[in-house]
Amino acid sequence: MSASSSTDGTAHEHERPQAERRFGDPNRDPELNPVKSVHLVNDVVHSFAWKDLNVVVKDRNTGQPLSILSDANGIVHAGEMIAIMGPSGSGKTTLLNSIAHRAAAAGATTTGTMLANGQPTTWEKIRDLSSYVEQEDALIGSLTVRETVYFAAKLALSSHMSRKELHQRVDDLIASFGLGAQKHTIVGTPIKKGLSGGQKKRLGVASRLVTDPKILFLDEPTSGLDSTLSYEVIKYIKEIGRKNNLVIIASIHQPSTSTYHMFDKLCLLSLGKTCYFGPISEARAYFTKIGYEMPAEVNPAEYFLDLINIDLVREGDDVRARMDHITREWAASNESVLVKNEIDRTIEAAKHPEKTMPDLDKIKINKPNPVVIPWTLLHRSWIKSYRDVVAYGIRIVMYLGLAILMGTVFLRLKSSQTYIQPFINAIFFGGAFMSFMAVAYVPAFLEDRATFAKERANGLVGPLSFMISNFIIGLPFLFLITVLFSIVIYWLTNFRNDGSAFMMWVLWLFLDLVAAESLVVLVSCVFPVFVVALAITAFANGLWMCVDGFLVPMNILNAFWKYVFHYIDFQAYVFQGMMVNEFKERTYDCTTTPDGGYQCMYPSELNSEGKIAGTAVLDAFGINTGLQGTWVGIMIGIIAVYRILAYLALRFVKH
Ligand SMILES: Nc1ncnc2c1ncn2[C@@H]1O[C@H](COP(=O)(O)OP(=O)(O)OP(=O)(O)O)[C@@H](O)[C@H]1O
Repeated sequence: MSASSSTDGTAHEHERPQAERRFGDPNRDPELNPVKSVHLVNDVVHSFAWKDLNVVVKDRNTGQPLSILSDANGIVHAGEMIAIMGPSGSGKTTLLNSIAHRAAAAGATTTGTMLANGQPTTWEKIRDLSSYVEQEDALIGSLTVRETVYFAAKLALSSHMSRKELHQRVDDLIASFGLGAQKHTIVGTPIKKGLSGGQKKRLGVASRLVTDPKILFLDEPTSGLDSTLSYEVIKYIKEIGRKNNLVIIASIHQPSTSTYHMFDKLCLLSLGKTCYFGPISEARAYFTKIGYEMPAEVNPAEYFLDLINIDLVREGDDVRARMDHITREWAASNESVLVKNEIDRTIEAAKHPEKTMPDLDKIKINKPNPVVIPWTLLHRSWIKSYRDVVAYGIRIVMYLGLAILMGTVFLRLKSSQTYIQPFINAIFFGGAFMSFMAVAYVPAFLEDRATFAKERANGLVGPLSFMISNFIIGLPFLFLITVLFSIVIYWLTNFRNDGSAFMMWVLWLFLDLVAAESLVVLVSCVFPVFVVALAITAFANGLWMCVDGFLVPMNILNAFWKYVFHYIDFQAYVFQGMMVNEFKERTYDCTTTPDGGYQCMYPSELNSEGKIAGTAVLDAFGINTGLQGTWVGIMIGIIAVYRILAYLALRFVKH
C-alpha cells in the first residue's frame, strides 16, 4: 500500500521518503525485486492468532505479581504484515516473545493460547514454522553478505538439497533484498567498514528467511535507522511477504507515515493493554468513533502514540485518564469482539472433519544431517578466524610481544647456579602468564556465544554442536600461538638445548593454553557478561598461580590449599612438567670459593665436583621426575571436565 493511496489520506507527496522516490512504489513496479524461487511461498499457515494472552512478572521493586500484558487477542492472516506499536515499555517485546513461544520477560508466567490455522502451537512447531529476527542482529562482522546467507542456509536446510539449489536460494534471497551489488562485501568489523545500517538489517532478515519460515517475527526491525532507511527495510520485507503469502509480525517504535501505511494491521498497546487491534485503514475511524479525531496532516503513528504515552505528560493533559478510557473502550468495543470471533472461527474450522486448512501436525520439516551442523560452524569459524584481525591477529601480536619481552628479560641465562632461580622464574612466568592472558579470549567467545544463543532460539544450532566446533577451531590457533611463543622464548632464555626438550616444552605450553581457554569458555558460559567473566577468569588464574607450587613449594604448601586446590590446578602440572623438562638432565656450576672449594646452593651428589644436578632443584620443590605421562593425562582430564561443565551450563542454565 503506498502512502498516497492510504485510506487515511494523511500521507502527502512531500512526506514520501527519499527511498520511496528513488525506488518507486513497490506495488506499481512488481518486478523491482523479483523473487525467483518458489521455496518461500507459504501455503501452510493460513492464519496465526493469540487468544487471552496474559503475562505476569514478579515486580522487581515490590516483589508482588505485576501484569505486563493483559488479555491480548489478535489474528494475522497469510500475506498480512502487522505492526505491534506502543510507547517504550508498553509490552511490544513481551507480546512478540510470548507469541513466538520465547521467554516473555525474566521470570514471567505466560497464560493464553497461540494458534496456527486454529490449532494450538507448541514451541517446537513454532520453531519449525517461523523465524525470529532480533533487534540486535547476530551477524558476524568478518563474513561477506553471501557467506552470511549461505551459512544460515547450511544450518537450516535439509542435507539432501543439491548444492546448486542451495546456491540458487542464497542468491535469490540476496537479490530479493537488494544486496546483489554487496554480495562479496563483508558485514563490517570495528576496523573494517562494511554494510550500512539499513543493509545490515536487510541482511539479518534475508538470512532468517533462508529457512523458509511461514511466519516471520521481527523485533524492532528499524531500530537505529533514520526514516528513509526504515522505509527501505520495511518495503523489502513487505514486498517479499506479500509475494510469498507470509505472516509477518513486527514490533515497531515510531514509524514515519509512509512506513506506517505499509503495514496491513495495527496492534496498539499501552502498559500491556490493547488500545486497538485491526486494519490500519480502519484505525482512524475507530479513534474518531471513541472521541479522538486525528487532525489531517498528522503522522498517524505519532498521533496514536501521543494519545497513550504516559511518559509525555503535559500540563493540563491527563494522559493516564485518557489511556484508561481508550483501553476500556477497546475492551468493550464491537471491534474487539470481532477479533475474538474471528479467532474462534479458525478454532472451529480446525476441528471440522473436512477442514480445508493444512493440518500442521502432519507437516514434516527436513533438517540437516546432525554432522553437518558442527562442520558448518567449523567452516564459518575458520573464515572468521583468518579474517577477523581483532579476534585473532591482535592476540598473536600480543603473545609475540610478550615472548620478546620475556625472552629479552631472561636473556641467555647461563649454567651457573645463580641462574637457577631465574630459570625457575621464567618457567613459572611463561606458564602462568600465558594462561592468564587467555582472558583476552573472553570478548571473542562472548560474541560467538551471542550468535549461538540467537541461532539456538531459532532451532538451528544445539549446545553440543557449538561446543564441539568451538573446541576444534581453537586448537590450531592455540598451537600456532604456542609454537610462535616458544620459538622466540626458548632460545632467547637458553632453556635446555635439545630438540626433544623443546618439543616437550611446546606440549606443556599447548596443554596450558587449551586448559586456560577451556576455563574461559566455562566461566563465560556460566556468566555471559563481559566484566563478570573477565573478573572471574582473572581471579581463577590468580588462584592457580598461588597454589601451583612455585610461590610456595608443594611440599610445604599448607594442607587446605594443597588438598582443595593444588591437585586440580592445571598450572601446577604445567609448572612441574616444564621444571622436569628443564632440570632433570642438566647440571649447574657451583661458585668457587677463594680457598678453591665450592659453595653450592642446592645439596647434590655432584657438589664435590663443583656441580649441582638439576634433580636437586626438583627435590627442593618436591617434584617427582617419573610422572610426566600421568600429568599429561590429568591435564587432558581437566580440559575435558571444563568443556563438559561448559556444555552442561549452556544446556541447562537459562539466560
Ligand atoms: N520484573 C519486572 N518488574 C517490573 N516491571 C517489569 C518487569 N519485567 C518487565 N517489566 C516491564 O514490562 C514492560 C514491558 O516491557 P517490554 O520490553 O515488552 O516493552 P517494549 O514496549 O518492548 O519497550 P521498548 O520499546 O522500550 O523496547 C516494561 O515497562 C518493563 O519495565
